Amino acid sequence: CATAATGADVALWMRNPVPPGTRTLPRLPGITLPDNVTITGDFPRSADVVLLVTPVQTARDVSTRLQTVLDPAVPVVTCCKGLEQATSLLPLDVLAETMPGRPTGVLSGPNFAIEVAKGLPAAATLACADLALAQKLTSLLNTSAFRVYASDDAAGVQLAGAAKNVIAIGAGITIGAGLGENARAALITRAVAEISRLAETTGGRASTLAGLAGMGDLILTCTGRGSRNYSVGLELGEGRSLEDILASRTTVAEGVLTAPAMRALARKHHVRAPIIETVTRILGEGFTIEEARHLLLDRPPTQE
Ligand SMILES: NC(=O)C1=CN([C@@H]2O[C@H](COP(=O)(O)OP(=O)(O)OC[C@H]3O[C@@H](n4cnc5c(N)ncnc54)[C@H](O)[C@@H]3O)[C@@H](O)[C@H]2O)C=CC1
Ligand SMILES: O=C(CO)COP(=O)(O)O
Repeated sequence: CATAATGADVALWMRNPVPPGTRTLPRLPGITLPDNVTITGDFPRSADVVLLVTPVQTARDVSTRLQTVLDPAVPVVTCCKGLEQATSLLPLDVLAETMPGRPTGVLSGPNFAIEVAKGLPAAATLACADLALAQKLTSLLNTSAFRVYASDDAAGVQLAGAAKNVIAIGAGITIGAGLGENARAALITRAVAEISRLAETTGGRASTLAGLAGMGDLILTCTGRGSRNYSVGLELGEGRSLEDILASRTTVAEGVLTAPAMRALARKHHVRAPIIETVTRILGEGFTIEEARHLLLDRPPTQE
């Protein structure tokens, strides 16, 4: 909807067929698609830009199939916020394998889809390794309701977008378990330090964590009840099992599969990542909240 607000014709590819004349989508209640949006089951052959908005674990499959039909000069911008589970790769590193040589970028920021679709004010960062390309794509997507900033730190923006989902689960656990808002604020702030270390070690910049894709999205996702990752954490903190929580949902909470992939990335680069480590253990290794509390708080004091 934000792209349609630029006035451009938008083809919305969907993998499942919808009845002819469909103008609403279950995931965007109350929104009627603008007239310049066409729903299609066919991948585009050409476009000014293609936005890839699927769960990150499907990015390899979808981009591989898209590559076979899409003009090689068309830029592809990923909106995925996560790491590929099997490889710990960032989305653009997946695309480098599936769409070699193609211009690519990432769009990320504090953007609940429903608010963007309503035309409420929002901002995001569009990053490409090539700043000139980021600036060109920014001008294609910018509107008076959706302000897009250009960046050349594609690695930092992707890492921030992926990590905030893991941290949001931790923030939800903190509140769900009754550990308090001081604890959540401390967790978010120390997460910035943790993600900054990881960004610097993996080709990004720590300063990106102060921006929309970093602090901006952490604030939204770690406090907004509209976040799927935060709400998974809330329910975990309240004592529900992960299996039960996921069984009752149809939407993706990227942090669940990204947490172990991000821990693997941190370990590979010898980066201290106690919060990501703790969330991963709670999600997949039967770690209790009490054990998590000790792991995080009983470490020797360090310098900020
Ligand atoms: N919803 C939001 O507010 C925002 C989501 N994102 C990111 O965008 C990505 C997609 O998220 P959502 O659209 O919210 O997720 P979603 O849970 O609403 O589902 C995304 C869509 O992908 C489709 N899908 C699932 N498996 C697929 C496959 N194998 N092949 C093709 N399509 C498949 C689903 O049918 C669904 O239509 C995630 O990485 C998310 O973190 C980023 C910003 C905001
Ligand atoms: O990325 C988002 C907001 O910027 C959406 O967050 P959730 O995936 O946790 O709902």
